Amino acid sequence: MRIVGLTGGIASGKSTVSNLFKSHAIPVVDADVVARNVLRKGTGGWKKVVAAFGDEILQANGEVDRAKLGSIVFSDPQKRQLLNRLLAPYISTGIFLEVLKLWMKGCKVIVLDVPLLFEAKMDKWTKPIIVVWVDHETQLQRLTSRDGTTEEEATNRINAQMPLDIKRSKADIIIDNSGSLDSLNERFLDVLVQVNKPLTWIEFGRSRQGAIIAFASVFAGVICRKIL
Ligand SMILES: CC(C)(COP(=O)(O)OP(=O)(O)OC[C@H]1O[C@@H](n2cnc3c(N)ncnc32)[C@H](O)[C@@H]1O)[C@@H](O)C(=O)NCCC(=O)NCCS
Ligand SMILES: Nc1ncnc2c1ncn2[C@@H]1O[C@H](COP(=O)(O)OP(=O)(O)OP(=O)(O)O)[C@@H](O)[C@H]1O
Repeated sequence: MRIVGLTGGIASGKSTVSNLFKSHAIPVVDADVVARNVLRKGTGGWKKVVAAFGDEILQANGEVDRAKLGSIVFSDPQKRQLLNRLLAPYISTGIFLEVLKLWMKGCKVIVLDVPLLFEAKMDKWTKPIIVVWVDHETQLQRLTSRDGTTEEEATNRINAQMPLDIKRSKADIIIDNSGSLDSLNERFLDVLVQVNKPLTWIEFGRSRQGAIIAFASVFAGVICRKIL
């Protein structure tokens, strides 16, 4: 199985690229969705976070007020690190289970869309690593217009992540998304060719089909030794 890492900065266009992969029948595990699920009311992650941050981060229905928690953690690095530490084990388990489901389905190529791929050191599990890059001005403008936030809030969020230029230097494949959606679509088609290259032997060995063949070979070997 080939596990492609997809990362970038906030609002650099990861979800837009993820949607392109999905539209070409490549399954995507979205870490933001996993992170949302592990913070649902009553889950282990929710209990830990409420114990650490108090009832004041809750809405009347008991769900976490994400905007409120966001405004706390994106303006205070220590509180953000605390939140990351509390949720990291739940998020990585959630991602692992999603990957396992796709492995059991026999998927050969999957994409992990993880905003904090490098920060959380999950890059060692993925190859190739795609970084969606944009210039700072475009990132700020897209973030403020998408989320309706002030420039200060948007800058806090951008600064909460590893600088995008450093992520870019760690990439196997760079998608520069500073231009139009048409140029993104065009660049994506090149990337799709690279992602869909035939699997290496190692990647094939990690796929469900590879595991079945390995198991069948060992089994046949044992039977042959018994017969001969
Ligand atoms: C603080 C929370 C409640 C704010 O929720 P909100 O709905 O406003 O934002 P959302 O979850 O949609 O995230 C939007 C983007 O913010 C960035 N982001 C989220 N969490 C973090 C973080 N801890 N550090 C840096 N950037 C982050 C990512 O680029 C993400 O794509 C939420 O982001 C959260 O629970 N974060 C901690 C979990 C986490 O690390 N998520 C990232 C998945 S790897
Ligand atoms: N090439 C483009 N031209 C114009 N707008 C774009 C382009 N690419 C993405 N956008 C817009 O920019 C915003 C951010 O894109 P997107 O949500 O895909 O980013 P993201 O990296 O997934 O963000 P997050 O880190 O918050 O999950 C969205 O409103 C999206 O529609």
